[in-house]
Amino acid sequence: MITFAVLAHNEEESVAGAVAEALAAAGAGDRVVAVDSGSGDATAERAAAAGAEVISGPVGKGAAMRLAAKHAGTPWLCFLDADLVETSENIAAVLRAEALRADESVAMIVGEFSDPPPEPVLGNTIALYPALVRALFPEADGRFGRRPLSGFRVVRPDLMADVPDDFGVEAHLNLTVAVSGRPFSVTPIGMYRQRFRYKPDMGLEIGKAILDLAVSHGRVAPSARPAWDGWVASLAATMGSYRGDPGDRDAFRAHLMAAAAAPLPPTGVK
Ligand SMILES: O=c1ccn([C@@H]2O[C@H](COP(=O)(O)OP(=O)(O)O)[C@@H](O)[C@H]2O)c(=O)[nH]1
Ligand SMILES: O=C(O)[C@@H](COP(=O)(O)O)O[C@H]1O[C@H](CO)[C@@H](O)[C@H](O)[C@H]1O
Repeated sequence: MITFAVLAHNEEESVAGAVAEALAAAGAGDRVVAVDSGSGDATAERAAAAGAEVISGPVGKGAAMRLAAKHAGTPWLCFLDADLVETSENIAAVLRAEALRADESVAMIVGEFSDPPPEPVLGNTIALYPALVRALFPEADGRFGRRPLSGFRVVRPDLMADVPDDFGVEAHLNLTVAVSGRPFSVTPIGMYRQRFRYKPDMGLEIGKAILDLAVSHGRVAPSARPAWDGWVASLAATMGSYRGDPGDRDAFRAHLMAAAAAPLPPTGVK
């Protein structure tokens, strides 16, 4: 069956809603856990009151997800973000149905959500992640849908052993599965309105996860790594320094895409 894991860091306002969706989706033999990821608010209490089994975990999304995997004990593990403001469908139910239909060889199912208007400009999603993946992991390029970094995904728990502690976790999972050749799928999960909290380090963490794998897979030479780190840092800084009108989506998107088109360093690999 499936374990639903709601990942929550300081989500006291919305965690109960995410838990309720998971409980409504759960069937016989399923579990609903909430990982309280180092919250300083009433997240744990609200999750417990909503009916989840609460696991106390560290700050760091990847570390919280790894902890959930240790507790899962089911063939499938479904990660759910806790910052739900509004959804058009029960995301947990949609993902559970897809998991039950999946062949046992399938390693991961990524939930592809749409954003309500005005669609936000997701810098990591449209600029940083695709630029690095296109260059270093062509086997993964464009294969994880329009929201490749989606936190809504079902995985085989064995995939979680070596994920990074931070926001690099989804990029790591995508590339690891693509390189392994294990089957995966992408499924639409409807509209998801999230509560945005800009995190300046997210792009650095995503970039590090991708470059760590590129070096370990011999696609970037260790000697070339500092130049790639510099490329990531420059793009992340540009994304964070946008002083235009974020409400002017086209200008913001053009700004990001121009920055992401900066020449990439040599890989140092023949
Ligand atoms: O150290 C952390 C950071 C984030 N999260 C959770 O991971 C999900 C995605 O984080 P966030 O919403 O901040 O990222 P975004 O979706 O805005 O990119 C949310 O449910 C967070 O509460 C977590 O469990 N531990
Ligand atoms: O909503 C999204 O597409 C991004 C938001 O990041 P950006 O606004 O693209 O910088 O957040 C996703 O990426 C994170 C890192 O992989 C995940 O941890 C989030 O759960 C996911 O929402």
